[in-house]
Amino acid sequence: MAASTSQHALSSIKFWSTSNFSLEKPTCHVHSVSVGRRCPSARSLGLVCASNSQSSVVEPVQLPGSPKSSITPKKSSESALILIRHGESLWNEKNLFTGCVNVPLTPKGVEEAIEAGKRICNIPVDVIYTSSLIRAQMTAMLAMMQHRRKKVPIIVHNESEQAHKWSQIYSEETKKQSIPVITAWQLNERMYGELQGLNKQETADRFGKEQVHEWRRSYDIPPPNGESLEMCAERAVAYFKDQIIPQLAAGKHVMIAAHGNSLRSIIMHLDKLTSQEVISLELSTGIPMLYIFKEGKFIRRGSPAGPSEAGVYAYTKNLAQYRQKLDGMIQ
Ligand SMILES: O=C(O)[C@@H](CO)OP(=O)(O)O
Repeated sequence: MAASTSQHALSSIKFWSTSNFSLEKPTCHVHSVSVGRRCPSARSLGLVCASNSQSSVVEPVQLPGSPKSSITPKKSSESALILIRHGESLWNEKNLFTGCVNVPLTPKGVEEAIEAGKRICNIPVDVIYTSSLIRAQMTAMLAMMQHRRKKVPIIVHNESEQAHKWSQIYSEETKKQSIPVITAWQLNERMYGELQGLNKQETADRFGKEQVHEWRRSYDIPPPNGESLEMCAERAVAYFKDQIIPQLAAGKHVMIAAHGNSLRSIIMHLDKLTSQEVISLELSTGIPMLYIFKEGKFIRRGSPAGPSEAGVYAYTKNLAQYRQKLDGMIQ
């Protein structure tokens, strides 16, 4: 599989605009993820109120990796990290193993993405990461169409020098009204090898339920000629650490639209799940999950259930202020 966006190319991308917020004390909120033995308590999923500085637009910064990177970790900043598994795809609907096959969303998947966007429409987003697969990209775009800030998500094309040059934006004001969307094959779904395109039920009938469950949910047993979750985690988590954490550390609010297994491996890393615990982690399509990144740690904040849900805006004072600002802009 070829990398659609090299890390070298990414290092030259410039970003614009951000906002910060903070958190203090927990209240309650429910998470959308189900994980077997290690289901977090309502307390640990608590939402928070806080006091801190206003959202602000900042000068463009460079992505990490660049020798002249201007990303400097902000000691006291808190950033939002939204994870969304793509909406239902045409092969989810047909119950086919999909992996890295590039199939689009169904109308239901489109609806799920729109619904996900409504849930996060008041949460700041400065940069979006998606896999190189259309179902994740559609989900990111459709979700952002619902955002009240109305910035334009723009896919960054750095696959060649010409693509980079031909997609330049020459207005600082237009850049400010844009959100870069970075596509990375490392966030792709786990490559399902020779199961890709097979019907899940028929495969279970043929090879046995246990065997298929082992291929689908064990940590380190790959399907025939495919990737195990461990192999998928190796590239997805490495990308997350190298490319995404520096953005969060710089105070950027990040959304990742990706896949069941690439997100399971990232959640495994964020929530420090063991390889035993991750096998019972299941993610629903089109459900956004929020984490707060603070002082180098990730705090799980569950899934915003709706845009006007009071608890969502109690995550942090700055988040509430961001929403107020949006209210003011929209009136
Ligand atoms: O087919 C796939 O690519 C994945 C996600 O839909 O399936 P599974 O549920 O087995 O991880």
